Amino acid sequence: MARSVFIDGAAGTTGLEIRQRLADRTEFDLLVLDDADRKDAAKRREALNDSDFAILCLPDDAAVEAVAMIDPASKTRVIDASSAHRVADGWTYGFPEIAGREAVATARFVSNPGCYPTGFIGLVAPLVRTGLLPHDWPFTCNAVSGYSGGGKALIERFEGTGADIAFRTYGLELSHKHRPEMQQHAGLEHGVLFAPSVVPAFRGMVVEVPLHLGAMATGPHSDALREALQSFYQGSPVVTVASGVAPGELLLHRQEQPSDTLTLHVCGNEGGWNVRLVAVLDNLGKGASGAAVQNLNLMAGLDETAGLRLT
Ligand SMILES: NC(=O)C1=CN([C@@H]2O[C@H](COP(=O)(O)OP(=O)(O)OC[C@H]3O[C@@H](n4cnc5c(N)ncnc54)[C@H](OP(=O)(O)O)[C@@H]3O)[C@@H](O)[C@H]2O)C=CC1
Ligand SMILES: CC(=O)N[C@@H](CCC(=O)OP(=O)(O)O)C(=O)O
Repeated sequence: MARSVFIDGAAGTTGLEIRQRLADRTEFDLLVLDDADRKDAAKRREALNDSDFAILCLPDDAAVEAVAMIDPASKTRVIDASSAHRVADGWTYGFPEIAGREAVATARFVSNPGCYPTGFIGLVAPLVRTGLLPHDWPFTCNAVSGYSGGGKALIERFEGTGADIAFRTYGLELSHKHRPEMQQHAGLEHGVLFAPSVVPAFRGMVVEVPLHLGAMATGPHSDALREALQSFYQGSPVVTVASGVAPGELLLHRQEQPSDTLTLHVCGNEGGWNVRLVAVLDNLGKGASGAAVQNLNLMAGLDETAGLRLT
């Protein structure tokens, strides 16, 4: 029998992409509220409690409100795309490759990772776990995102009348909301120095961690990092670790095709002492909607790749 899935926030950027990925899926009955009802608290409460799965594609405060509407005795299992519950007790971090597929499959409350943290944690967590990178290293993360990462409001700033932004760096107060999950789920002692930015491309992102390996007591070579990542993600249908041949360049195009993949590069210098760890992903794919569908598949006991865009 098909399981019911309510998307709360289905008219937003992430919600629309989840709808597209689930549109042809016979395993699920999709429930969305029409425009007149989508912010009606009573209608939302009813849908939230009547569904097998609720996927929250809302701002943080509305996501917290939605969770409070769910009767603890109801059967509803939740996937929250917002940043409200990513380091909260009682929530499983919805990054199956890192948190474990079984943990996600059996959880009632799953919090989707942020888009930037997906790149950062995907690169760093396995290397800290193996001890190749020290957990108490002062990590830096530089990142560039497409503007859909900021939802409808940022899309309007980049596409609306008179839009002329060529580059936007932000997070200059050094307290971006992604820092807690980056630190916790990568297993780090210290907060990450995080420098995010946005370019006039709709979707896609490049997340980079530069490292002076030669300055570390562990002294790993860049090849060792690549081999460790290749071994960690071996067999993953979603995450690919590129070979040691450095790409001449990595590009973001203004209009990329949607993708639910995560590609990791380890680019080292001649001696292997300097390295740029680079993650390439779609903020709306593995960074949001693709991750939500992957988690939904696991929670429903299905093939984790069903409905994903992996080409
Ligand atoms: N965009 C991305 O790349 C990523 C987004 N996320 C997270 O996913 C969540 C959704 O983001 P995104 O889709 O980009 O944001 P959008 O602003 O594009 O969409 C949010 C949607 O939520 C609706 N909404 C707001 N308040 C309520 C409410 N009280 N009840 C019902 N609906 C409400 C909005 O309505 P209205 O249309 O009227 O404004 C809008 O349709 C956010 O928490 C975001 O941080 C996570 C990873 C990546
Ligand atoms: C470009 C841009 O604005 N990006 C968003 C993050 C997008 C994302 O991962 O969403 P969450 O807010 O749910 O974490 C930002 O920096 O706030």
